[in-house]
Amino acid sequence: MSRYERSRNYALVLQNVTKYYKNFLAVNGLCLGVKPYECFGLLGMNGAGKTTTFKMMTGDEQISYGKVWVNGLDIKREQKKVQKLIGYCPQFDALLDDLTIRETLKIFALIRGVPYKECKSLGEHLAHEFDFFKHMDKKIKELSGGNKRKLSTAIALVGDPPIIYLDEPTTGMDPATKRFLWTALAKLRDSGKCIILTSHSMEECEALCTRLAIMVNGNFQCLGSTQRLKNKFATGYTLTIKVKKIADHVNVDQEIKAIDNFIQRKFPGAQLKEKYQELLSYQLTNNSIPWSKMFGILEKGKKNLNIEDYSIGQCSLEQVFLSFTKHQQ
Ligand SMILES: Nc1ncnc2c1ncn2[C@@H]1O[C@H](COP(=O)(O)OP(=O)(O)OP(=O)(O)O)[C@@H](O)[C@H]1O
Repeated sequence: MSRYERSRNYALVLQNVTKYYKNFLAVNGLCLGVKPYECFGLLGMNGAGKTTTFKMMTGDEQISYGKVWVNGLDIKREQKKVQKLIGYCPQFDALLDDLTIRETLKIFALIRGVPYKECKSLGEHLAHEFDFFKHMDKKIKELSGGNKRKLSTAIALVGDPPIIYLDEPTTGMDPATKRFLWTALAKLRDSGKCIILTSHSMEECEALCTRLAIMVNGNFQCLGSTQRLKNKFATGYTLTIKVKKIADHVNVDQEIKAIDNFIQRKFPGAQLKEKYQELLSYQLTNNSIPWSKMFGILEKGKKNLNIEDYSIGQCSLEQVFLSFTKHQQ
């Protein structure tokens, strides 16, 4: 691919990016292209190599082999120019405890070359966008963990960079704040920014990512849209059965056994994944049975057995993730 094409089509290109810490291979030959209007998710268990990959994409960590281009610029050769194009929210908040939010935003704005007279309005704009305006004059040490993450995410946007790296931005946020941040990030993505995100939340990746990759031991195990990964790797369906409350004198285990026998007979290959109190969760591996037939079978089961209720759904991204990451060392 020519430099012209790289810069024209892709905001970020990784070519065979590899990292050794002494003899330890932390990241192994990653290849990736991400365009504007995309939010790309990097998923993986602890130690998979996500932060190391981020650090190589910012130029903070030397790349052992391979290349990274940002808007067509080689990160090794033109690091200063590249860093101007990137906004970075690190995994751990890099904030100074005794400064207020207002002062923090102003300092970052000045560092990023925002004209002095525009710093105040930019800070206030970001504080409104990320919903921490009422804390503007509080010191960092007085903020909750969630508000610090919101501030760190806002700092990544100072100077309007076209490429934004977010390393676990919603860690420590309550569900409502998380959703607020997702809405703000989706708006950014749709305004043309290229966002690269790491997260341990499948829900977050489903909400935000146009594509994602699952990383195991420094390698990409799979890459694609959430729907594509689910279609390709999440075989079959999940079936959850709620067993009816049974009178004390009846043997519950026998009733559950009868339900299990019925499921095994009707859905050969069904795997009982979880048994928790009155809930049974199965993975149905045969995805050639039509939905109508599955519902027909289960309605019959409901009439004849102690089934209170049931639900069938497509396998989740979490199951895809777990199936890949079980080999992480
Ligand atoms: N400076 C370093 N020196 C030696 N080994 C390192 C260094 N930094 C990271 N590693 C190792 O490289 C591997 C990848 O670490 P990395 O922090 O990139 O993982 P991660 O996917 O970001 O994990 P987490 O989800 O916990 O943040 C780990 O085995 C880690 O111990």
